[in-house]
Amino acid sequence: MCGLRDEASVDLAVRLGVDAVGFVFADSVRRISAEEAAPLVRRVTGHTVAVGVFKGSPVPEVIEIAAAAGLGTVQVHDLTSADDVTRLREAGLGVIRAVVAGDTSGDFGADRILVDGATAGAGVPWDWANQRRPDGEWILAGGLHPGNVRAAVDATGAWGVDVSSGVESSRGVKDAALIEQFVAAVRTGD
Ligand SMILES: O=C(O)c1ccccc1N[C@@H]1O[C@H](COP(=O)(O)O)[C@@H](O)[C@H]1O
Repeated sequence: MCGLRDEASVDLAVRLGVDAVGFVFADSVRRISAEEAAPLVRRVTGHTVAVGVFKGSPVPEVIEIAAAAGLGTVQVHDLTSADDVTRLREAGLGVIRAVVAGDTSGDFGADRILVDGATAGAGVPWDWANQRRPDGEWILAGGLHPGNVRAAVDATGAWGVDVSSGVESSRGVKDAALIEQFVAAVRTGD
């Protein structure tokens, strides 16, 4: 569940037991500062993991922001080498490598790979059924919403899913009912 910026949405996601909540530090309507994120990150408890989402930040900046916000895991959309992943790991961070659908360069040694559409956070689906997909446990993202997520998982066999736009009432504004519907849809058939 990505792009959270308010206490109520964080608390709801944690209560629902989602695996991860994402805080966006990339150029986005959902962007927050490390100072704004830190108190939200402290509300993330139990099984749920807080993830910092980055695009356009050099590795040292990712490490600095993650430390300032109190994050132990980062999702990075523009890692260019396995060396980048090594540097993040050496800083003690879990790493999710986000790639655009069709990219076959692999995970670079990251903990997980996330496959997204061409424009991250735009709410636009990619051709899940026909594009080449990674082997192993991977995360599907891009244009998911309560009405399509179950079919997308069934069509792709994705291990996990990530959503931002599809649980918003307007751009950047999370909607509690949509969050609940999304989680329920994912769990249908589990
Ligand atoms: O959510 C954003 O604004 C964002 C900005 C920059 C990089 C990643 C971002 N979010 C990630 O984008 C995908 C898909 O989002 P959507 O559901 O299609 O809106 C997801 O992995 C988010 O974590």
